[in-house]
Amino acid sequence: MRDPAFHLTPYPDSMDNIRTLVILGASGDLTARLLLPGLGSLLALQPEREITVIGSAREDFPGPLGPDDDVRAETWEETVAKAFSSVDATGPAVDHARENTRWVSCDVTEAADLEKLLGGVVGPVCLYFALAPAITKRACAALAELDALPEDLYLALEKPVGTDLHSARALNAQVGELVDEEHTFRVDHFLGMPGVLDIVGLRFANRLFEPIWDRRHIQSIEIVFDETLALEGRGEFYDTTGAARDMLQSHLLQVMALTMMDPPSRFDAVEVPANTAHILRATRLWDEESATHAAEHPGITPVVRGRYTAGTVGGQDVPDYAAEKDVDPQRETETFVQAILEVDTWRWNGVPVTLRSGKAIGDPAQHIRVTFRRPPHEYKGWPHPTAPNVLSVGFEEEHVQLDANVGSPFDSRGMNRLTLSSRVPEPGLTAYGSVMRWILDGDPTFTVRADASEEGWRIIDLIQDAYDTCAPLREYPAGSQGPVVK
Ligand SMILES: O=P(O)(O)OC[C@H]1O[C@@H](O)[C@H](O)[C@@H](O)[C@@H]1O
Repeated sequence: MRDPAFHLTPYPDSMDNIRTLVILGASGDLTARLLLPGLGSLLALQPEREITVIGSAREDFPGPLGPDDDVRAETWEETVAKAFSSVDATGPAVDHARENTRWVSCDVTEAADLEKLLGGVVGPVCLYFALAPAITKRACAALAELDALPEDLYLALEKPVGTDLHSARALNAQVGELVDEEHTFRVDHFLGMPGVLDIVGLRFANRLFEPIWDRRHIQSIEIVFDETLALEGRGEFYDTTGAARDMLQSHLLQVMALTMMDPPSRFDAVEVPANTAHILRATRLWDEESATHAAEHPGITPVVRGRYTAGTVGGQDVPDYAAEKDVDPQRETETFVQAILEVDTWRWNGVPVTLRSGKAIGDPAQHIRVTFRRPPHEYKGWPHPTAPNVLSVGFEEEHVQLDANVGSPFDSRGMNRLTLSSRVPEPGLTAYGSVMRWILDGDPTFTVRADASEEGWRIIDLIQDAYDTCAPLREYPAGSQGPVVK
């Protein structure tokens, strides 16, 4: 069981604690739906934290913020209050943040506007870019024009960092001109998901798993995040992105790296990112033509992609993807992708790792599943081969399950299957709450280092190259389990 006091530990008394959080693009959906509730969930657990939040977006922003700055300020204060109460956040830190928040209209692509925004802010300060990659790039260029940057400046970048390897490299170089890597957070909220953090606890706080966490004992790994959600009005973004870039590029590859990394010598922002980057560097597409692979794991199709057609999910009609708003059907954007990868190291060589994510899936699985090899010796006279042990951890549901064999091996019906299963208590922090905690502590241990974000794009390129050669777009009805592959 999780120690319930865990999340109540006071934040470290360090000079790195952020005093001012500036959210750029604060009128958008991400801020109201995820960032502010995440912040609220954190502040409710850390009553001593004092933080000033500045919301900022362009003056001509057409959204709900209203025509003049007074209206914008008022709407912003209401947005903050509503987001905090959506997670029942109360207490002195929540009150302090509400009372001290303010709104500054600013075009982040204009140096003069940024000067106005940042003048007089109290450091350490973090600029959170809740913006599309192209605007983030222009905002970084504008920041570089300023005579001086605030002292103790941190930058937090939402995914996607760039739109391909080339643009990610360019953006990382630009960010590197402004602040050190230790002052950069490439946010991936999947690293804050309770189930993902449970993998860290399971692996490194127990004697049981780590000695068998390698190719000699593990048969395969599956990291799956299917969703019932379809496009949800995000056609413009999604149609030029697709499932591989949206879900595998950072999220599932990062989770894979954390699940498979060598044990770090310290849990800090030097060791953890070094070990996860090591895994990503060694990752390649599964080679189904290798003789050893074909013998041990026959019939693997390394890449499968699909796109949903009209159907029903949870009783709701979902239109054909091609008929969704802001979508160009000729683009062949995939809403489902499955890629089998291999991490080519001594520890992992020959173990197939399945990453999968699909939209409009009827019965969605969301888990990290490790299937162990069978026992090394089959006994004569035992009527059935023993089933493998399986460890499964739910992403958001916080469900940890271990399947084992028990009972009499001589029973003609086969052995009994014992399922050790537990629901881990609610942690109190949302995934974005953990992200906020790391940012406000100035601790980038669980963010994506520049080289890791670039390796992610390299791997996506491998997957997308396979689209053209051996993974035709398959259709699947919304509400099904995705394309059927023979
Ligand atoms: O379940 P969560 O936390 O919303 O995460 C899943 C989402 O993660 C986002 O990063 C993707 O852009 C979405 O397409 C996806 O639905």
